[in-house]
Amino acid sequence: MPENSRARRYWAEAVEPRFFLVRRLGVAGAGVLALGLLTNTALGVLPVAFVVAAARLVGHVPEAVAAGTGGAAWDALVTAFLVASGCFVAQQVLAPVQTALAQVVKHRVDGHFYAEVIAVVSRSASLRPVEDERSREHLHLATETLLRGEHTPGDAVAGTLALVARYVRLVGFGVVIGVAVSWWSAVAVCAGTMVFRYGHRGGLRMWTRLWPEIGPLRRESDYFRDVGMELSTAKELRVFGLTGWVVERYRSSSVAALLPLWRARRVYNVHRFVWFTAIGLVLLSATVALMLRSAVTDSLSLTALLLGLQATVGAALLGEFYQEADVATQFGMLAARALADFERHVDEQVATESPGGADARGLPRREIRFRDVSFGYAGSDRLVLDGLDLTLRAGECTALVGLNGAGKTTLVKLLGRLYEPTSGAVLVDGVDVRELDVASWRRQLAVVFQDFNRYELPVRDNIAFGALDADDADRRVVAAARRADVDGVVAGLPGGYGTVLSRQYRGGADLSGGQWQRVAIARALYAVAAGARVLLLDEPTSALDVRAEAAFFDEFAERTRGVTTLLISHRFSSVRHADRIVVLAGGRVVEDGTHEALLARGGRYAELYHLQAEQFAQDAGRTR
Ligand SMILES: Nc1ncnc2c1ncn2[C@@H]1O[C@H](COP(=O)(O)OP(=O)(O)OP(=O)(O)O)[C@@H](O)[C@H]1O
Repeated sequence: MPENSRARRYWAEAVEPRFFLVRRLGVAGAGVLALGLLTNTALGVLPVAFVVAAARLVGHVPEAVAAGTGGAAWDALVTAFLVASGCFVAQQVLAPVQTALAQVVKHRVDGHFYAEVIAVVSRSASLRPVEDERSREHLHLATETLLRGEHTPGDAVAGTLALVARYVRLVGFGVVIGVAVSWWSAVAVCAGTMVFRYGHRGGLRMWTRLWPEIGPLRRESDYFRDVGMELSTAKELRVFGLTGWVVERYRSSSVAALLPLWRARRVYNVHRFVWFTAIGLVLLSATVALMLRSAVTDSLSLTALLLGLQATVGAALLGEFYQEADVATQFGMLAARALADFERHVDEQVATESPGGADARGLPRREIRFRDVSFGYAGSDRLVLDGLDLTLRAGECTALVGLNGAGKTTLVKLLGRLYEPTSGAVLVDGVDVRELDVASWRRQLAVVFQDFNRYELPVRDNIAFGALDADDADRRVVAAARRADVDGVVAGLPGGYGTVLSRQYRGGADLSGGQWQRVAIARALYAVAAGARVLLLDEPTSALDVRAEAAFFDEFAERTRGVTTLLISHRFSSVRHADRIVVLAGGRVVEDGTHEALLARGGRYAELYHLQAEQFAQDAGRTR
């Protein structure tokens, strides 16, 4: 990388990302790439050959007319005509081939780029590297053209290929001028063209410097666009009458994002264009003037002058903006840089993650212990957990209660190694969880998150995702569905376990919130049946009706026998099924014991329990 800061910036903006695109050419496949290079080279050579043939055609006219048909001059005229026509027709034929190949390149490269992004997003064990604001910025920049489907990295790679046609043509015109007129003229014309080109292309590069700067505004406008269009938000927008407001917010945030671009366009495009065009024009005009003078002084033939002038015009036109390449390559480079920045940012943090490596199979045998664990989220000074000490005994069910925001879900995330404690440690049978192989440890976990995933896939997959590599999956899926009491629901679906859980697909079906929650429970129970030893349930029955919840907890002990279970719930009727209850407040355990012991103690648990019980009693009294 160059030392000088301007050069360094140019390198980072225009050279490095171009290498990135060139390296991705291989993704298109050797056959497509070879065909693309051939087509684009031909599309570069043909217009030059056409100019040469056309000039020869004109040059032969006086001689052929004088000699009449059948002579050598006439034959030369006919040959030149045929060559010119052939070049013209070949260009017409090859142009659609170029477009079709560009489409293939685009799809292959975009698919590859998506896979690269997903690979980087999933690279870190912890969520921290991918959820901070810088990551979100980079990720948005790397993927927004892909999501829009235009000027994508794939378009950029296809555009890079298309540049071959343009530059081969420029070199071709240069050679024609060099041979027909002089090599100095050739250099001057090519230089003039490149000055034009630098004026156009460089303006675009500078203009897109603003892109990262206006990133937050564009993210905001994208957000309002999605909120306005998504089915999942449609209900509330209608009921609360928010549609107009969302449209207005979309409009104002889009305009706010565009304003700096419009202003910059004047500076970068108009001013640069005027200056560089002026310089280019001076160079080209001087060269043309010299050609004309040579023709007048008889040192240049008519054919040579014609060739020189046509090639000069052809070259000058190559100083323009390339529709098929420039915008796409610019945005492709922007995406490439963003991906590289994102990758660097993630890797910096991955380097600080403990690599682990110990096999977690069969753990925990004794206990999971949170030893003096403190934790705060990035970007916040507040410690969510503050010196927490808690031991979950293996094979027991521990319930965790606490007010909203007490840190219960955070504790589950630390257990899953989705974050690492700021200080202290999570120990599994005395081994720091960071020393365990993360995949191996996660295979010991089965979880129902509060915001569990709803995969728009068949019921079977939605359940079997609990343990991807488990054998006898079909039988286990049915057994898990039965244990989660969702088998009846599945039986009523048009395609049974093969039904896609989304009405956006043919034959698909939507489930209610509670039915979905039972699918998520089935997924976790499937994982347990496949060997997971720790069951983490974060509000697993919040959407179930009273009867379904009661049924779930009636068999809870049987369902979780031998499994180390952590149950988070605000419902004390559920919590009392646990072997032990822990109350979390202020980032620590403030009470710990059985339901009866905690009630007898008369502390915070008892207070919350009685409050809820009173509420139920009052409600029951009112409805009696
Ligand atoms: N990804 C995150 N980034 C920053 N702060 C977060 C994040 N997730 C949670 N928090 C904050 O951490 C605190 C604890 O959140 P947590 O979800 O663990 O609470 P909880 O006890 O599970 O609450 P609830 O009972 O409402 O589910 C909250 O103040 C929340 O705003």
